Amino acid sequence: MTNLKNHLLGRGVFSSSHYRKEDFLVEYRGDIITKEECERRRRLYHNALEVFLFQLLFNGRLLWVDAAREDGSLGRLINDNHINTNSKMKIINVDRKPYLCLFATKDISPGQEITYNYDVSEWPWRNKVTSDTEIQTSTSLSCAGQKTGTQKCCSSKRVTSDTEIQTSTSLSCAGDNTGTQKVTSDTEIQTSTSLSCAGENGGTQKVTSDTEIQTSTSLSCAGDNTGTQKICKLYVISVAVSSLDKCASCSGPYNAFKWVRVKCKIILKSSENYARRKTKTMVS
Ligand SMILES: C[S@@+](CC[C@H](N)C(=O)[O-])C[C@H]1O[C@@H](n2cnc3c(N)ncnc32)[C@H](O)[C@@H]1O
Repeated sequence: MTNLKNHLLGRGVFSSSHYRKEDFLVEYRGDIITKEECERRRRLYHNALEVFLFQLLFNGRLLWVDAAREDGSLGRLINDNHINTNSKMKIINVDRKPYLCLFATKDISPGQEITYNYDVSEWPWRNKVTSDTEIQTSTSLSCAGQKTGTQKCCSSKRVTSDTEIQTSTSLSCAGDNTGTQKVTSDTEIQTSTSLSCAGENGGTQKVTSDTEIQTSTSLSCAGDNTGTQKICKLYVISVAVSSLDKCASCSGPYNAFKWVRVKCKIILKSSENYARRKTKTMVS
């Protein structure tokens, strides 16, 4: 097993089993928010969190999936690769609600890092020289970065088209599990989805809002706190041990965001500041 240690990449998600091309890998899970709410959060967020605001066009409407919260899900930890990627994000329509799901674009072997193209071409790290990249080998299947010791991701999908899954969909994913979720929005989206998830079980989650998005989610998760260790299909390699909240010069809410051994100043100046206002855009 290879543990890629890169001072700039931070954590990354790796496969621990075989995936075939077009297999469902993981959901990019977060709050579905409107433009107004997105702007509000941008003002509140530390710059380093803005990269988690994933923009998508769904039924002619601009929405964002905000995965800034450290919720134990894996989708939010998948790194960008615009040259040689092995997966692709798609918008899956379940009961008129968008889900960002990652599918393999080629066969993936155990130990390979899962990456996809963030799409916007100007991400700062794409111009960076990788001289400080460090490669280490490791034999452990580390699930670091997860709140729970248990992690299980089963892969199954029923896709009727590239961007659509009709009702009665079973998505196996890594992510948290929220019950009722409130977001700022002027529409109501209802979902009845069966998600098999790895990660924490969030119960009810509320965000400042004037409308409600209801998610009736059937949970089949291994994200408990039993400490039971299971082999993960996807797992996280974490080289990020320092946290921004340890940096005296940082301010703002950052959700115990973990970073590599990169000083946040470097991140802010050379990377995240540059990435500000840049969001990944998906069109359904
Ligand atoms: C959605 S997060 C991915 C998970 C992140 N590596 C972590 O540890 O939390 C995106 C952040 O990861 C880093 N990142 C993602 N892809 C990268 C790449 N190809 N090169 C360098 N950094 C990358 C950037 O700092 C970016 O802001």
